Amino acid sequence: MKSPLIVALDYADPSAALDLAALLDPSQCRVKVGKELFTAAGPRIVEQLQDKGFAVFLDLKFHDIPQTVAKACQAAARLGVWMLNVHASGGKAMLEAAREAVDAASGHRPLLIAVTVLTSLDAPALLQIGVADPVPVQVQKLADLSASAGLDGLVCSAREATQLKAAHPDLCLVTPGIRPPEHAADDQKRTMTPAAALAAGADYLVIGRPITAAADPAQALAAMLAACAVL
Ligand SMILES: O=c1ccn([C@@H]2O[C@H](COP(=O)(O)O)[C@@H](O)[C@H]2O)c(=O)[nH]1
Repeated sequence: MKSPLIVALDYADPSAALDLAALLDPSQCRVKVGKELFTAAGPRIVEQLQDKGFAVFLDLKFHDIPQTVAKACQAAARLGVWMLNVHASGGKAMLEAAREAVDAASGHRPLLIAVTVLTSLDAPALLQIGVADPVPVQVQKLADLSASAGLDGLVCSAREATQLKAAHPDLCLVTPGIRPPEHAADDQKRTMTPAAALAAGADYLVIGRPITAAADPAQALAAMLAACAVL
């Protein structure tokens, strides 16, 4: 599939997620199941979306001791998802344990990516949690750590895409915080438009509210694809 779009199905009600998915074409986007939907609906929603032909990014951002994360990654890999993720700030041993667990999973091998710095965080917010480095520096440190543990890609803001592509050209860059020019930032701090994100080096754009909260989600997706000029 050429499309770089991943639609975030952030719903507490599985039927709402399936209703939105019914408006989407699996050949034009992938879908993301995050903490809200997975906690409400469990693995069944992943199966239902896959049965409809969607590649699923399971965005549970595991962050725990290595053994626990490894077992969680193994369970996620068994669901047959296209991609899953962990927090890079869990440390190198945790990242390596996740890598080994996914590699050891039988059959399908999902992409394993690591979250660097959440797109909802800016420099003052980082300082509140004890990180004095500028955002791009902290993102780079966590990206380097993830690369050294053999991960397949990174979650970052598109604002860091150019620097990360230059440093790690083989890693895929998955960028939330995507906003069309006319759309509010909401709780996102490091945003970029779809076209600018791709131009900066992002491989995949994660888009939630600009599509799910649109009056016409299918039309909003079509507008995003047109903005990306991928069809
Ligand atoms: O750094 C991150 C990591 C994950 N997300 C997730 O992406 C979507 C974004 O939704 P919008 O409605 O487009 O803001 C959401 O599911 C987050 O959990 C992120 O935003 N930033």
